[in-house]
Amino acid sequence: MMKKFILVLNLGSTTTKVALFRDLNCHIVKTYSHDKELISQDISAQKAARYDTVMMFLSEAGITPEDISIVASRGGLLHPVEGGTYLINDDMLLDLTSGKYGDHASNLSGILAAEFSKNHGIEAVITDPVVVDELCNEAKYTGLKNVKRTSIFHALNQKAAARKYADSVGQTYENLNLIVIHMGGGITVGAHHLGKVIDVNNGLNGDGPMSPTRAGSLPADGLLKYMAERNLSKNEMIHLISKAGGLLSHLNTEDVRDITADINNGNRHSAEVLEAMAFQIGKEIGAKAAVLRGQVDQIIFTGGVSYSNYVMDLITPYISFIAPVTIYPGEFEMEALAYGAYTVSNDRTLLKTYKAEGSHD
Ligand SMILES: Nc1ncnc2c1ncn2[C@@H]1O[C@H](COP(=O)(O)OP(=O)(O)O)[C@@H](O)[C@H]1O
Ligand SMILES: CCCC(=O)OP(=O)(O)O
Repeated sequence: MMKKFILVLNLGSTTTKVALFRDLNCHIVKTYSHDKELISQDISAQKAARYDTVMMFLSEAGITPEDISIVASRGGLLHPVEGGTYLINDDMLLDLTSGKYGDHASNLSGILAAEFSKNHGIEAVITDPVVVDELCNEAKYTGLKNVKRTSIFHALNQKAAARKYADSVGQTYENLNLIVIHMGGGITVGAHHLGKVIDVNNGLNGDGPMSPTRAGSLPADGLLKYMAERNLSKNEMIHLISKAGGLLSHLNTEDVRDITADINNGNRHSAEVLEAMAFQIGKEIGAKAAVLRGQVDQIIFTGGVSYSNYVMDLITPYISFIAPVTIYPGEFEMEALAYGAYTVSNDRTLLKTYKAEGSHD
């Protein structure tokens, strides 16, 4: 039994989730939802406010850094890696901070963990970052020779939800074909074939359904015209697609709870936008069923938006013919992160080392 706590940091695009675990038992967990002024800024501009949130959590819990043995953090945009638990080292911190592979709140998770680690001399790790890549070869192709599809998705929670389902039916994850949909600030739909995510929409770069904050797939000509007419830079376009798109673009809020309240008050436009999002999610699930050649054991929904019966009722008619549906609202990321840190604390051989692209042993 570890005497000290595992501090778990999980920064999503709209929330900061912080927890303290003793071994695998959750002692306390809190979710802080941030306002849209904060979350629409670049991650470097969010760093101080989100670090203060973590320190406030610890102070309210009556915990000092001396009570913590390891920091377990959600991993961010790095080069593609296999699943597992990685030490946050200088190579990783540099790639997260430079934004070389993109800018997302999960980068800030690792950056804050590294900051805490440096300030207090405590080891920090990440588990199953958003860049876990198990795509089959065909899924990497686009119709332009030098443009490749990449795997950026809610790897941690999709796999945790898939394993939870497998356990619940007395099966192993590696024996099942599943479609897992994480509906958070971003929405990703993964085709899990015998324990590997062989196809998934990239949750950040304009691929798949629109989501609370993402534009999703866009017609290339419309996109280029929009950019040219407004004289927008590449970075402004990336911001629009990955942080200010989807529900936020249409309805000026990313909060599905507020949107459904508006709908209940008779707002037809809000209803139409949610109906369109559900249509796109259904279509993406159909595409993943084709990737799995129709052999789908279960469709599993997870993430914050799957708390919404309103949204689930809109999606279900598009997909119920494919396979039975299980809904695990919210996420299991905190448990999965604590598990990763706990495992490497007890068996150092399982701790993986991240190396920057082009670096050698
Ligand atoms: N109880 C709820 N009912 C409906 N929507 C919810 C609920 N809780 C969270 N959401 C929505 O889920 C989204 C955030 O999902 P979450 O998985 O918590 O976020 P993140 O991607 O930041 O980790 C937001 O659009 C939020 O409005
Ligand atoms: C970058 C893929 C994961 C993702 O979209 O996370 P959020 O839903 O937290 O933004």
